[in-house]
Amino acid sequence: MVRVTDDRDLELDEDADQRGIVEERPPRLNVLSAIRRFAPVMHGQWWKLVLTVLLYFLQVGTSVVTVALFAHITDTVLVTGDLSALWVPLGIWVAVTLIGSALSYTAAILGGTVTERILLRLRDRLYAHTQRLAPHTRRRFETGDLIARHSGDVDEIEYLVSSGVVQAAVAIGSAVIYAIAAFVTSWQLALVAFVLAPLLWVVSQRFGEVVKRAARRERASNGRITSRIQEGITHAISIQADNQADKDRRRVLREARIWRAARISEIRADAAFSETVAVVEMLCVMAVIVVGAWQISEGMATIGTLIALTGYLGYMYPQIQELGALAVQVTSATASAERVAEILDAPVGVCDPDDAEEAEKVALATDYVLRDETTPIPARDMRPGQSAPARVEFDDVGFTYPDADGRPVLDHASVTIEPCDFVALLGDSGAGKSTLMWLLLRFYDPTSGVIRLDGVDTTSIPLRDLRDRMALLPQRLAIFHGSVADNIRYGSPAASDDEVVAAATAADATGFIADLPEGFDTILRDGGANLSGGQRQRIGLARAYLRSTPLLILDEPTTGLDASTTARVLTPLVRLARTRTTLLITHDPEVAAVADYTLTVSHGRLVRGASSA
Ligand SMILES: Nc1ncnc2c1ncn2[C@@H]1O[C@H](COP(=O)(O)OP(=O)(O)OP(=O)(O)O)[C@@H](O)[C@H]1O
Repeated sequence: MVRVTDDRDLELDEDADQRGIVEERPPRLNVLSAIRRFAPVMHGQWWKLVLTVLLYFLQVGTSVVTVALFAHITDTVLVTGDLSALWVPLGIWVAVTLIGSALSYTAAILGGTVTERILLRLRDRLYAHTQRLAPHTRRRFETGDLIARHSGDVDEIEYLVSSGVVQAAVAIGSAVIYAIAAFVTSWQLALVAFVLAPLLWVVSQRFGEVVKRAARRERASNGRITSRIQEGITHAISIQADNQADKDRRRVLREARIWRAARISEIRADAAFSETVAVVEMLCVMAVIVVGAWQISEGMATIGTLIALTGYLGYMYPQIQELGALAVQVTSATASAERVAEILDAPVGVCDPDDAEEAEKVALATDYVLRDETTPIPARDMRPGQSAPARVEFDDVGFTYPDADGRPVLDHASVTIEPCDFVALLGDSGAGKSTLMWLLLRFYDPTSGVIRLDGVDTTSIPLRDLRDRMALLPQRLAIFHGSVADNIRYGSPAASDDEVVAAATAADATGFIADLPEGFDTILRDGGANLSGGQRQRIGLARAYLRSTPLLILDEPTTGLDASTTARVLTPLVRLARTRTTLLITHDPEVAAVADYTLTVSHGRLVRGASSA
């Protein structure tokens, strides 16, 4: 029997993935440059972080007092047996402990709130930036990997920009305070304790590098696992139909193994680090006890002094240990920072001019078009408040994709589409039809020439205004989690229920909506998986009808539909096209026949065809 799953394919995939790993080179950052890189999201929060650190310092001060009180009680009460000397220091002890708890509680709340605020900002900025990435830049990242960067990696950055900074400052400050207290108590014993302390720092540096390398591998692998799973879940049916379930599973498993290996390196480094620290710490305490015992026997120190000193060391070592662990954690968080920074550094697509005044001027300049009185549409066909159909001009337009090899997709393309024209856009596969659509929607600007909407260069129209005047019905309509009504009013959130029903009627969608369990209130889940292609497109038409934009762009709206479903989509579509300028991308001559005339994209030019009868 021939085995269908073939390992050669898997090897090819592995090669491709290995290439992916090599290509995936986020900017390398060290801890300081990573903190600097993310400093803008901490704007206005620094003073709160400083206040948090100060509150923790005060709390450390209270524990110094409690240790000193215990030493005092040891020498004045425990050694002498004089109970009367106990009550005053005991009372102070209780009060100081309560103050310390209150300080620590306030610092934790303040620090936590600041951290969450910073993370919220970072999430928001990252998402906004991701959504604005230029389409070709966006394709550099796999969807699952992007999701992983938005979730796990952002969480990790918390260590860098907030909690890590606070904890490090607190650990350093506390260690210094306890060290001073130890020196004041007995400088000779303190010196003994500190001889070995620098070792801790060296150890943490050494392990930090190991952990950072493992964390980089772990984060990248986590992104790839998410991508593989997302791909697998999305295409589960094809995978099973093509008998590729084993291969698919192994692809995920292979990534999971890489992830596991990276995690085990991290766990090993972590465990080795804390054990090494524990040993160094114990050596320090032993040295203090030996020298302290000798000093007591020589009458050079009291038992209280030794107790106070071990108390301070008992507080100080965990701080140094914390500092080391934090160095490791923060170092590993920089691996996440690198991945998030890679997105933030990626160029966004077309943006509005920063100059608000300029935008205002442009907005005013384009205003007149909306009141164009030359509209050829009978008033009865217009929806109340509907804008006049648009005039679209391509004037000697040339365009080359930024990541292409210099070959232009459009070259000296010129055409004028008059208001209310219904145009079918034809052309071979790869001719540039979708590119034309991206240019109109300004996901890119032309490399040369001008595109005008109602006589105004689209590059000078604020993006929001421009896209407000166009509706796009893509090949596969984006259905969002929500009711049918919510989905119809997606582009026009203020539309009333009556308007939604009217739009559905115009799109010939009321029939199947009435058959849904809760009609317009039926919740569409999972991208509307339970809708047929035709139903989905009619929801799209209803959405477009409601938006009443001067320009309607339809990207192969009947792809994959049978003849009768195509007819059910085309009828409302033609009705919709009567009231606005419409550009219909299609490969199907029968669909193209419903348009007024055709435009063919050929060798970068636009060639106008004959009008339909
Ligand atoms: N982001 C991109 N970077 C580089 N080249 C691209 C990019 N997107 C599209 N292209 C290329 O531009 C050309 C035009 O693509 P476009 O998608 O506009 O064609 P199309 O006419 O819509 O094709 P189809 O009918 O198959 O959808 C093709 O050669 C395509 O490979």
